[in-house]
Amino acid sequence: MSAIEAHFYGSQGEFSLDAAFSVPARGVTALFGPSGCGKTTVLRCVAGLNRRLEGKLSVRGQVWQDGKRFVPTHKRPIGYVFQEASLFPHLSVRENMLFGRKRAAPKGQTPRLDFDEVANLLGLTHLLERSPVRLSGGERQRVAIARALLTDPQILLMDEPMAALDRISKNEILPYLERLHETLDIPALYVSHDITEVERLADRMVLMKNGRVQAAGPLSTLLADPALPLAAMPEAATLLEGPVAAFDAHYGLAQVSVPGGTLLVPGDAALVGQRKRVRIAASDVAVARERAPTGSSILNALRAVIQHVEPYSFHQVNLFLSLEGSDDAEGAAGASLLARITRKSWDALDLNIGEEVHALIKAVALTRQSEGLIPGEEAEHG
Ligand SMILES: Nc1ncnc2c1ncn2[C@@H]1O[C@H](COP(=O)(O)OP(=O)(O)OP(=O)(O)O)[C@@H](O)[C@H]1O
Repeated sequence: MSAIEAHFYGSQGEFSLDAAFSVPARGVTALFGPSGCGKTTVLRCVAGLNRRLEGKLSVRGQVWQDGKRFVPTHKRPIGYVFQEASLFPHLSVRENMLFGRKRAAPKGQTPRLDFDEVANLLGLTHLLERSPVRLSGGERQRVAIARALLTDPQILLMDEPMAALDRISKNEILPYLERLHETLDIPALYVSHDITEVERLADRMVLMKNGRVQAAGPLSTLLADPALPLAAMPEAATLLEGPVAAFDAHYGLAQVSVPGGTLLVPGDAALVGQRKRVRIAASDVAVARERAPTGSSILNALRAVIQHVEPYSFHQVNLFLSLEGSDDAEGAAGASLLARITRKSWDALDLNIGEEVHALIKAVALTRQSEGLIPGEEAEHG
């Protein structure tokens, strides 16, 4: 079975862990939750780095740990990326990357990933002969990721790989991580406590609290679940996905078919025919009884039904909306959208649960996803 099935339990000092989850062995699964909830502990257990905790772990049907068996870390086909890259200062970038290669495919077998392809994917081609001492924090972390990938892992384990980076370096590295996700077929477990990072990168989430798993499943479902704390975060957002039907070159806007209608999203011609995921912050969504009023600058209006309303603060409420059917069956199932509006507007609109509304979204609010152009590639996308 192509899944990662895990259950770890036991105590370390004051902390007690009892975390079980099963997620498909593909795409990016975020381990998310507040500081100290046990995310790193779970990741270390998956890597076989914590023998004090008991448990069971199987990856794609292979047992790595159970009551009888414990595959040691060096025999687990994993790539581990830590918060801070530990590169060998006396070796060049190329030699650091090749260091990981030694653990790759047995002699005679071709490793799945090609050195040049990995260097190119992570934008390292021009840095290969440089000493890691002369790299920026973001570049060092890209080398660490490349080194982990070149071990040909069955699973990539990333423990807040951007935690030590400032906001600018984070924005620089995110597009590379997005590109890895799009290009490579290696499942990743990604520890983070930054929800915006998770919203950009992850497909699924394992949400943790006090050493337990509070919920696990598709990210878009968890983000819009009123029973979970995610919608109550200041940066709350939901995700919509659908095929790009057309591109308006004059205005640089891609037309994405999503449940409830069409979104115009800043993009490029190369997106046509591909699926695009759009992150929509709750605070960028307004609701109206009628479609976008004439004389308004709003480009995007999706048909929606109010499912639930929840106070967010004294001044604001969160509306949980379900989006009406779309032709795109895959994206249609249970698509939800979160809108954050003032309590004053909610009262003035006099809306009820079950009523139809139009969710209005400014197209410029949707730029963040496509801001991530990899440096030097602007011209190709132009
Ligand atoms: N070696 C250890 N011995 C005893 N307790 C530990 C040890 N390592 C971690 N802990 C405790 O286990 C708990 C979970 O730690 P963990 O690092 O897994 O949390 P986390 O969710 O990754 O947090 P953060 O986001 O802050 O990194 C914490 O209460 C921590 O203090």
